[in-house]
Amino acid sequence: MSFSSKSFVLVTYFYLISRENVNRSYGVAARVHCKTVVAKTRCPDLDSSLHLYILDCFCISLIKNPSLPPPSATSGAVGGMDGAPIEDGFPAVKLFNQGYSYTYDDVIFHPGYIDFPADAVQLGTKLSRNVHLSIPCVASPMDTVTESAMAVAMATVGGVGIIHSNNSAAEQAALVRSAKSRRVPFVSDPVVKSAFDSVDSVSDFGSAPYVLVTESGTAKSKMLGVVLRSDWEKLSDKGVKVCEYMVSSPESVPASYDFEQVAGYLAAKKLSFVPLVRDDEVVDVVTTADVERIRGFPKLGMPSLDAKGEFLVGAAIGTRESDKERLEHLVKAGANVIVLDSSQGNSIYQIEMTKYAKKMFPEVDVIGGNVVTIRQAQNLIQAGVDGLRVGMGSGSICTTQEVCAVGRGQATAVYKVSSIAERSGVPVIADGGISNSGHIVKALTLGASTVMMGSFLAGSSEAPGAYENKNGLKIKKYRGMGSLEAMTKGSDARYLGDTAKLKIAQGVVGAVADKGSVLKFIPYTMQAVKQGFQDLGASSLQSAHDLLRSELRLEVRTGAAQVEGGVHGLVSHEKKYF
Ligand SMILES: NC(=O)C1=CN([C@@H]2O[C@H](COP(=O)(O)OP(=O)(O)OC[C@H]3O[C@@H](n4cnc5c(N)ncnc54)[C@H](O)[C@@H]3O)[C@@H](O)[C@H]2O)C=CC1
Ligand SMILES: O=c1[nH]c(=O)c2[nH+]cn([C@@H]3O[C@H](COP(=O)(O)O)[C@@H](O)[C@H]3O)c2[nH]1
Ligand SMILES: [K+]
Repeated sequence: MSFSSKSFVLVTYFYLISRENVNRSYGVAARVHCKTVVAKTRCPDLDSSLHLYILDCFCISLIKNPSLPPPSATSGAVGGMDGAPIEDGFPAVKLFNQGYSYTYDDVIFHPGYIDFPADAVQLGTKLSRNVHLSIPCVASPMDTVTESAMAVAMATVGGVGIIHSNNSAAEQAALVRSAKSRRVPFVSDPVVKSAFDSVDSVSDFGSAPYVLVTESGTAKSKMLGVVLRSDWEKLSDKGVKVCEYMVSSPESVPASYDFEQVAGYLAAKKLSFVPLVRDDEVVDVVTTADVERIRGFPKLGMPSLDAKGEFLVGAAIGTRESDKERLEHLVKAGANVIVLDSSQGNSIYQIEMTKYAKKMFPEVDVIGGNVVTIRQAQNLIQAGVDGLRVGMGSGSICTTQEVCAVGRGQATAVYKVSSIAERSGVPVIADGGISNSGHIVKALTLGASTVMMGSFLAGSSEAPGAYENKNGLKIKKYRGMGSLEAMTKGSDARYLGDTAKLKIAQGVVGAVADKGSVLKFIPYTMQAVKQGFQDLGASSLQSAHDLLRSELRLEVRTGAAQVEGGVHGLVSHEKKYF
C-alpha cells in the first residue's frame, strides 16, 4: 500500500487531533468528517484528492467554529509514517492499574497546549460540598501547625486552617473563637498586665514593644493603658507598679475594623500602634510595622469568609463518645467545617460519628478520613461525609507504613479515591507528602480539590511554638500527632483504648527550617501552581480534572529520571524560588 505525501499530511493531522477530542467536543460536523477520514485512510487506493477535500471541509468547520479546541499536544497517540498510531505516554487509568503504589515523585505529566497566561489560571475550589475556597490549601490539624494564627493566615490568603484537637474541648473552642474574632490578617498575642503589676525584665514584653494594661490583667477586661518599652527602659527602679508610668487609655478601635480601616486610622492619627477592642476585651494590637509588613507581601486574593463575613475556620475531632461534646463546643464557637481526624477512617466509629454530626448539625460540613482506597471511600460517602481526606503514611512525620504495614503511595491514593468521590460530588483533600509546588500540581491534577499540609507550613511564623537556633539555623519543632510526645500531651485516649498500657508511636518528633510568613510564601507557591497548570493546558482545577480523564498523559519516572529532574552535577547551589 502506498500513500501520497498529501494523504500523509492528512493522516498525521487527524491523529494530532485525536479521536477522543473529536468525540468529546468537536461537534457532529467535525465528527462526520473525521469518521470519513478514517474510512478513507483505511482504503489507501482511493483518490488522495478526496482525502484533501475532506480535510479542507474539516478545516473550514474549525474556522467557522472558533470554540473548537486546537489540536492537543497531550494526545496519547500521533500518526506514524505508516499511519499507525504511536503511543506516547499513559492515560492515568492505565498507569494506575499496574499494581504499583506510586507517589508524587514517581509520576510526571506530559505538558499540554498553552493558550492562556498563567495569571488566568483559576485556583478556586471546594474544601467540601458546601465550603468554597479561593485557593486549594488547607493547614493540617496538628498541634505544631494549626492554632488561631495559622487559621487566620490561611483564611486571609483564601485557604483554610483546621484547628487541632490535642487539647481540651474548651481550649480548642477558644482557638476557634479567637480566629473567628479577627479581621486583620494575623494574631499578635499581646502581653497583658494589671495596673498593680510591675514589668520586671525585658522578656516581660515578649516580642512586642509594649505591654497592655487592663483592669484584671487579662485580655478579657477593660483597657486601662499601655506601658511602652522605651518608657520602661528609662526607669531607674524597675519594680514600680505600671499604673505609675503607663500611658493611660490609649486610643483603641473596634475589633470589627478590617486591615485597611485600621491602617487608615493609624495613619490619620499618626499612631505607632492601636489596640483592637471588642466588648471591653482586647482582641489584638496592630502596629505601623505590621501594616508595612503586610503591605510588602504579594497582593492577597479573596479571603475565605463565612456568611457572616468572619474568617472560615475548621476544627478536628475524634470518634470517641467524648468527641460528641467537643463537636457541640466547636459548632457553638463558630467552626464552619468539622474534620473527623483518624489515620484509618473506614471504621464503625467514624461512620457512626458522621451520622451523628450530620443529624445534630446538618448545616456544618463533615470531612471524613483518612482513606486511601475506593472501598474505604465508598463506606464514608455512604455514611454522608461532605469531603474526604486522603493519605495514609505519606506524611513527612508518619511512620504508619513502617509500623502497621498499611497505607498507599500518595499519587495512587489520590487518583483512586478521587475517581470514586467525583461520582458523588464529594471533594477530596490530598493530605500529606507535599514538599513543593510540583507536588501540589500533581495532587490537584490527579483529582484532589485541595491539599492539606503539615511540614510545608510548620516552619512559618504563624505555626505554634517559638523558633530555636540549631547550628546557626532557625528552626521550629514539628511533630506527628501519633508521636509519643504528642500522645502524651493530649491524644492519649486515642491510642489502643483508654486504659492501654502499651503505647506504639506512629509518628516522630522533628524540626523544620524557618520559612517566614504564610502570607508571603503561600501566594508565591500559588503562582508556581498556576504556572504548572498553564504548562498542562489547564486553566482551572475543573479543567485539570477533565484533562485527567481525557487527554492527559503521564509516565513513571525511573530513579535516574528523578535525579535528572532535580538539580544535579553542580558543586554547590542555592535553591531560591522567590
Ligand atoms: N494520615 C496518616 O497517615 C496518619 C495520621 N495520624 C494522625 O495521628 C492522630 C491519631 O490518629 P489515629 O491513631 O488513627 O486516631 P483514632 O482516634 O482514629 O484511632 C486511635 C484508636 O482508637 C480507636 N477508636 C477510635 N474511636 C473509637 C471508639 N469510639 N471506640 C473504641 N475505639 C475507638 C481506633 O480504632 C484506634 O485503634 C490523628 O491526628 C491522625 O491524623 C496518625 C497515623 C497516620
Ligand atoms: O503516620 C502518621 N503519624 C503521625 O503521627 C501523624 N501526624 C500527622 N500525620 C499525617 O501527616 C499529615 C502531614 O504530613 P506532611 O508533614 O507531609 O504535610 C497530617 O495531615 C496527617 O494526615 C501523621 N501520620
Ligand atoms: K512517611
